[in-house]
Amino acid sequence: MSTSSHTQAKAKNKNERFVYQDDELIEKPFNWAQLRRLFMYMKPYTKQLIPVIVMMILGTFTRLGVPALVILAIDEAIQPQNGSSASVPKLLVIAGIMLFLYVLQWASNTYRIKYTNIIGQKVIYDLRNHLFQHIQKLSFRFYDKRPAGSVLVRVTNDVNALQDLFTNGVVNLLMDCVQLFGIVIILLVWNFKLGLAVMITVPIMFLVSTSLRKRIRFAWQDVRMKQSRINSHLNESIQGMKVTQAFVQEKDNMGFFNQMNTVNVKAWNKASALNQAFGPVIEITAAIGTFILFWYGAHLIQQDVITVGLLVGYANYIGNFWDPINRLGQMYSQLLIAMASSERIFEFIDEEPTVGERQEARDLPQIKGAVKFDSIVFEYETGRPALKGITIDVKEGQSIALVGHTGSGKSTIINLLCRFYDPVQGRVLIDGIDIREVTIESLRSQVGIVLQDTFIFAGSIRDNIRYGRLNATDAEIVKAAQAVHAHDYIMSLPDGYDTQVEERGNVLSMGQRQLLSFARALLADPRILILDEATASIDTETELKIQEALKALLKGRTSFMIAHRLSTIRHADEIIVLDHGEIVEQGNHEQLIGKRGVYNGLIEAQYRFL
Ligand SMILES: Nc1ncnc2c1ncn2[C@@H]1O[C@H](COP(=O)(O)OP(=O)(O)OP(=O)(O)O)[C@@H](O)[C@H]1O
Repeated sequence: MSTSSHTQAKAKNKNERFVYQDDELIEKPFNWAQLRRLFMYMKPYTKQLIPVIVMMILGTFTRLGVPALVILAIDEAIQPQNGSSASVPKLLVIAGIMLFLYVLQWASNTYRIKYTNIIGQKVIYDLRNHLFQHIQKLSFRFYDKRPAGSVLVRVTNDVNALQDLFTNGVVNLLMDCVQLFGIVIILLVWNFKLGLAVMITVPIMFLVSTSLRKRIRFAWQDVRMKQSRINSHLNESIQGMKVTQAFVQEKDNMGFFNQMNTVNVKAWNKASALNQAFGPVIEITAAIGTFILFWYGAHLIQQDVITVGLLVGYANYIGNFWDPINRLGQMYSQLLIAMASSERIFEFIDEEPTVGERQEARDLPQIKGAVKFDSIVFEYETGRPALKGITIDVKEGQSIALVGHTGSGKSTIINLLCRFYDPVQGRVLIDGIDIREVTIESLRSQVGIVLQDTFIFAGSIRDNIRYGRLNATDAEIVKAAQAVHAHDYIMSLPDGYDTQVEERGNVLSMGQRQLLSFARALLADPRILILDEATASIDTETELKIQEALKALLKGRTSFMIAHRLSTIRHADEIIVLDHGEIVEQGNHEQLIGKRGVYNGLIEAQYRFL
């Protein structure tokens, strides 16, 4: 399986369904600059890191000291080199020191592990917060290009992938390096030839383990990729479950899922088999090393070059050798994965919002409600204009209806008014002020919007209405709900205003969700109100009921209404008819009917349809 980034996973099936982008990319060459940038997140914790590093050094030295004491015990206490008999008091002293070293080692390790975990978690917390804070500022253009899932993966999986690195990876890496370095020095200094002989297997083992690790790494990446495809498919299937069931596609869907699942199991088995091969490789090399040590060591003892104690000490050191080597290999794999994740995180962090705020931006004063679209040209994609020179002059308190065929540019006009995008040419003015000159917060907080797809957050109905104005009292919430005729149905729910609703508001009907968003907008009490397709999914009876509420809602405000049901906009002060990004007609209902043009055509088409 190729690990090249963002490869398209080609589903080999007749109609190329379920082709998912492999976002799970996986490792990148080592990059110092990026690693440095990543470690900058540790900078605020430098002070806390110092004792951790001291503990790490202490732990390593106490570990290295134990085999030296073993040598001493054998050569000085059990079988003294000067020919005297074994000395129990000496042995007890050495054993006492050894015990002390073990206690020290235990204490320093406990401290180190505890605090590296704490620091690591803090770093991850900061990184995740930074990333989330940043992506909240990014403009619609950014989200247009990316499915929500891929943004989610970066905030969760990619940040999690760095967790190991920060919690113990870095400190372990340092510790292993110091330990290895210490052992090599000791082995070579005490007896150069024996030291060299026992380490002869190290490069061989390093080579074998590196190549095996690489294969294991790739195999696990393959598993992750397969699992990510299953996740994408699951996500799509669950979201589209109603369509699947309505079109009786369950069998077909199961076939695809089964195929993906089988491939995943195979990949897992392969990775797991490779993993299991790793242990024996280490054990065999360790055994060969030990064999060389005893074979050559015995030879040196016979020649009186080394003592028995030294041989045992060497055996001890060599036993401590394989673990760090093994861990360094693992650490390297971890680093490569971290490189890929951090690259993806930094790609988002480096993304600048396309709708920026000028440095000298001031707060928009209390809006009166006059709006002017001044010769607006806008395109989502270069060369494909969505608006081609739109000029609309709206007076304070006027109600404007935007109509036109699908894709004619109605929502785009609204998007520009809220500054979700900036026009390519022209200006949007509120009370004569170019909205690019004011802070985004002061603009959006004064423009209320009821979107086509009402978003319901997980929480109570009351909280969902309160989203319009966080400091609203319970009484104000009820009043707003009553005004838009949402109160009665809310009271009929099991827990009234405290009824818990889930993300996307599944327990509520479309109409109920819209009424809720009306209440939310009313509570916010904005001077400019936008209703995007607000009544599209409300049945005729409910529609009549809320016509009155709408009147109350719109009273005294400048409003922009996009409605496919033309009956709802009949009373608008001005109806603007769009076609392919241009205004083709403008006037009130009677005037436009009189023209017998596009608007009249739309009305006739709707009645014919009904
Ligand atoms: N995020 C986007 N990226 C690229 N093109 C877009 C995007 N949103 C809209 N468009 C294109 O811009 C044009 C105007 O779209 P817009 O959503 O304003 O139309 P609309 O009149 O509101 O349509 P509808 O009534 O279906 O909601 C369309 O051609 C559409 O394909």
